[in-house]
Amino acid sequence: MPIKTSIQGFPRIGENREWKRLLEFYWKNEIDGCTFEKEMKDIRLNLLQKQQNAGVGLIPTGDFTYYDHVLDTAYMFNLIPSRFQNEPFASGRDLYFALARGTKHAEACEMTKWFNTNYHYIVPEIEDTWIPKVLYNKPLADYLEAKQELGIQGKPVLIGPYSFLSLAKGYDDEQFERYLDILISLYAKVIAELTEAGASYIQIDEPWLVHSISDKDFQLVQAAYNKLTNLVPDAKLLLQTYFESVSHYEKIIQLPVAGIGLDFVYDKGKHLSYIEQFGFPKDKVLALGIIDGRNIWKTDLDKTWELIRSIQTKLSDHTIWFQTSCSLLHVPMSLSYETTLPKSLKEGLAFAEEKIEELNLLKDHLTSNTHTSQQWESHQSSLHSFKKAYQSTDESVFPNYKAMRSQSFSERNALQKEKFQLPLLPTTTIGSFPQTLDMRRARTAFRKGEQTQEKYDQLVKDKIKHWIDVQEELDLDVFVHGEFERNDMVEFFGEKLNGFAVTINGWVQSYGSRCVKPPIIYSDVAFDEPMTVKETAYAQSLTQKPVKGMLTGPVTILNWSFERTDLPKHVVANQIAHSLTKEIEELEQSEVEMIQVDEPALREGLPLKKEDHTAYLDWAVNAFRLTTEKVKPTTQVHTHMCYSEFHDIIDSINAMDADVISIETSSSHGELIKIFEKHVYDKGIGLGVYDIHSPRIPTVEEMVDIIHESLDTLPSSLFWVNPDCGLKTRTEEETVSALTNMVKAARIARNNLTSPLIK
Ligand SMILES: CN1c2c(nc(N)[nH]c2=O)NC[C@@H]1CNc1ccc(C(=O)N[C@@H](CCC(=O)N[C@@H](CCC(=O)N[C@@H](CCC(=O)O)C(=O)O)C(=O)O)C(=O)O)cc1
Ligand SMILES: N[C@@H](CCS)C(=O)O
Ligand SMILES: [Zn+2]
Repeated sequence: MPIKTSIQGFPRIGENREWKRLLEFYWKNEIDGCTFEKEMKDIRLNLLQKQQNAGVGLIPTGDFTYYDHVLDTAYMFNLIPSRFQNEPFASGRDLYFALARGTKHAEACEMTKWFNTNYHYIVPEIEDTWIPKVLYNKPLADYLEAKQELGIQGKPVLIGPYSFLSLAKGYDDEQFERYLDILISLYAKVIAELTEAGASYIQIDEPWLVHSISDKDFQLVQAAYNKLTNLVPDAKLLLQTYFESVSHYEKIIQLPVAGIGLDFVYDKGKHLSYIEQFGFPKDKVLALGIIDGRNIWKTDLDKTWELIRSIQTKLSDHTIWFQTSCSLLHVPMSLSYETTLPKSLKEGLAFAEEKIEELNLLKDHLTSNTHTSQQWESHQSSLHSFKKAYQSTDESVFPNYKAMRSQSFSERNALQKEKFQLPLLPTTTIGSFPQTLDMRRARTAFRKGEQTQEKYDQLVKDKIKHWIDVQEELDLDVFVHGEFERNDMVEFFGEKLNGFAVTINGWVQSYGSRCVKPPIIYSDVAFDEPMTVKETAYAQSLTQKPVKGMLTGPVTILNWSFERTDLPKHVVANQIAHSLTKEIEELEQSEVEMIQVDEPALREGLPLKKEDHTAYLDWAVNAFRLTTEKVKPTTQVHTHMCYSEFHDIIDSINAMDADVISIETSSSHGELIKIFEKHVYDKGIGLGVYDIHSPRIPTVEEMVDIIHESLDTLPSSLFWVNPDCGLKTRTEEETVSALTNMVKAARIARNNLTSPLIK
């Protein structure tokens, strides 16, 4: 059987983010549903055609979405929370978007991290009233479209039942088995229709299987797949895993499926040793994930070839395919736009299109079987010159030691109370204010040389001044400058620090229509010149209220960049930490007295296997502490986290030793509060009182309730009132209305606490 190449998914945002623009036009009612559908179809077909032209052997279909593939699956199975059911929607499409974005009356569904990536999925909600049915077989429609329009015999991609249910919420552990059983029947229907329509291999993503899974839980997986394959005996299911090695390898390979996809890039060498130990059944396809699907480095083909040979030695008669380690959703589309990167750096990179070429090179090499092609040689030689140019490090320059602030929290807290004289339940925001079109356009013009530095700086100053006035008007207690000078909270620092490169068009989807351009860490990171002082000091000069200096922390900068793989993560995190320490010194010298070091990606970086948690948390927390340890005791250190499950890391959050943390909770509030019933958190804390992702304006009453609920568990003397994340995606009108209500809610709660009647 000839070798096949495949990928698990392709970037969906289009070559120039046309997907994003189309979505946003539609949401603003600037185009109608018909135009939207037509143009989305063009984008979808164009993406498929690209893969076809690039020579992908087995092209994924159905990975394309209007928002998120997990939401697609929830919608397909009629998992529509009841709060949306009484609202009139003009179309199913509008209902679908309402689940993700909320409406005036219904809160959006929760959004959270997709495993350890910076992609966010919409959390499916299972309610007791759920009527299980297949509303619309989207994988079938996508499969048929690719076949009919482009003659592509696609590989339909579905998120698998076990992972889908594990990613959902709204049920107890005891109900898991019952819901899994229900889901299996629904999946069987979808798969049966696909098979009937001629689908051959069907990719069933089960990334949850790379977590640490108990024997008992694994039995549920076995039962589910036995049942599924009994219901659809003719379907050729490819069980696809990624991001780590699988748990229970020896049992997974016995599941009744036609093929299994394993990640050989992020498995720490485990899959090869499992193959050596347990072999692999001859009657199944083994899809080797050998090209890194989530980082942007060129593959060392010689090294990968060695791995392939080692596998082949063990599995000489098997059907083996070459794949990326995961969907290419996490990398930008094409290097061809990157005209400003130094050639020597570009030589070390591969984006989605270039990764497909690498798969082709490996396939051709296997077929030619002996000598390496000219293309192979030139690929390797450019990779080696890249490595020679950039990758050497003297680790002693970035010492790693256990960092500790010189005074305890209670000592610092007493000093800071005295100094800042804040009211009970102080109000603040998380950092960014609306990044409006004029600001973004001005930055783009400035970058292209069409706008002078002077004019650009003036616009930033005008924005800061305006929003300082707004904050005075709102009567917030602690201000921010608004982050107008930043394109993004990570890319901005990537532009300023040594060791980073930024791209022109290296966009990847973060959530919904929102994209980011992760900077590339290609060499040692070092401080160059002050990055945030000018804007922060200017903002502080305009007000008597404290203005928080705003930095992104070392772990988040690392996790949201394309990172070096030639060094351990903690070494790079420490390099960033040492650079930020210098920035903090500069801020303190400019009399900035509160400094927020955001770490929203700290939880996201938590390894997927439990056995690796402690080592990660140790270095991640320490990198934060290295950043902040030299801060004066009177300078208040804030941090902020969002989009994550926090219950398993609350002790580490405490160990970061920040004076105040703001933590996102608004979309799953009750769940977070429960954590504090069990764990002591004894420092300043603000639980986000409203969800900034939704255009919906929160009412005063609902925020008062959230504050009261929080104060049942957390001490009022340490409690802060804030939104759950930055406000850059909101309009000015939405921001002012929501914050007006938030300040009112804080006042009511404050009065309730201090009123002698209530006492
Ligand atoms: C807090 N979050 C972040 C994450 N990761 C990050 N790296 N950064 C984050 O802030 N992960 C978790 C969450 C995810 N949240 C968000 C929220 C918002 C965005 C977002 O708004 N992204 C923007 C792009 C931001 C940006 O880089 N803008 C640039 C370029 C502006 C631009 O597009 N210019 C146009 C011209 C103007 C126009 O017509 O709009 C052009 O060049 O063509 C800038 O401001 O300079 C987005 O648009 O998606 C992301 C993650
Ligand atoms: N300071 C950042 C944090 C986002 S997680 C902001 O406000 O956008
Ligand atoms: Zn945030």
